[in-house]
Amino acid sequence: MSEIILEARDLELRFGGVLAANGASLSVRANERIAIIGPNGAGKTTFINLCTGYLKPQSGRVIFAGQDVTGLSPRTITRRGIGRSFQIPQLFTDNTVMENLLLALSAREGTWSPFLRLDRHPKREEMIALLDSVGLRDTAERPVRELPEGMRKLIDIAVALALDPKLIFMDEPTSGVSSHEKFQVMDTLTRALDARATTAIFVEHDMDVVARYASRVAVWSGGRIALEGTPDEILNHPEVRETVIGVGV
Ligand SMILES: Nc1ncnc2c1ncn2[C@@H]1O[C@H](COP(=O)(O)OP(=O)(O)OP(=O)(O)O)[C@@H](O)[C@H]1O
Repeated sequence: MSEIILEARDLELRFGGVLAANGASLSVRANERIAIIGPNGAGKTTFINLCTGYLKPQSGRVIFAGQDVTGLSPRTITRRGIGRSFQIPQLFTDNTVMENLLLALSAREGTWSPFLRLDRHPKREEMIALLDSVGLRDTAERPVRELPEGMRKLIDIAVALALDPKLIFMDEPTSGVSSHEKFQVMDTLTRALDARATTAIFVEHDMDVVARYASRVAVWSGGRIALEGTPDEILNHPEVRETVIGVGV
């Protein structure tokens, strides 16, 4: 069995009267594909924010690759090897796709300056190959604002992959992707993750996507995992079918 790459232990975070993380714990092995599912407000995004440094837990620990990364800044955590994409893509919409990738790289490497010549950046070819691997080669020179929502989500993921993470959190990678394109997008994405041996944890509301692409499913409820298991076990669980998927038993 592969080693544990991420361990979240008993994370707690309260917003006023709301316990958005209420003893949230999860162990992740290298190369797993974990889907996080659960109703709105269950604390799925909060969990991602706690593991990636966007929020600091009031108690609990996050251990990544054997090191305690609890409460470190998002930038430091990114450098340690945890990437993320967002529910709403965080891109510079007036810049081209290539510029977004190169700006992210330069920021990570600490090489950004107002005089940076993105058109002569030494990593352009590498970024073209990355875009190719997620099926977006043709978008390289297009401004992000011209692209549809589904494509922006993929670009946001490509930006995270450009920083070469060992593990990536993806918040709803297929929302905004049309239903007839979602499998194609996920196939491409999975191939890119496999090729880089990137472990992935993704929040997903589409159960067809969960069934097809997750190796394990964690059901979130009230700020913690209520249930976990294989897609088959979870998607056929009577309580999950009723409360999360919304189909009676
Ligand atoms: N910055 C914040 N300030 C106050 N309350 C917050 C904040 N962020 C989240 N919450 C609350 O914490 C709880 C968990 O929110 P979170 O966004 O993590 O849920 P979620 O499972 O990701 O929901 P969704 O599926 O709708 O994205 C909710 O009750 C939410 O209103």
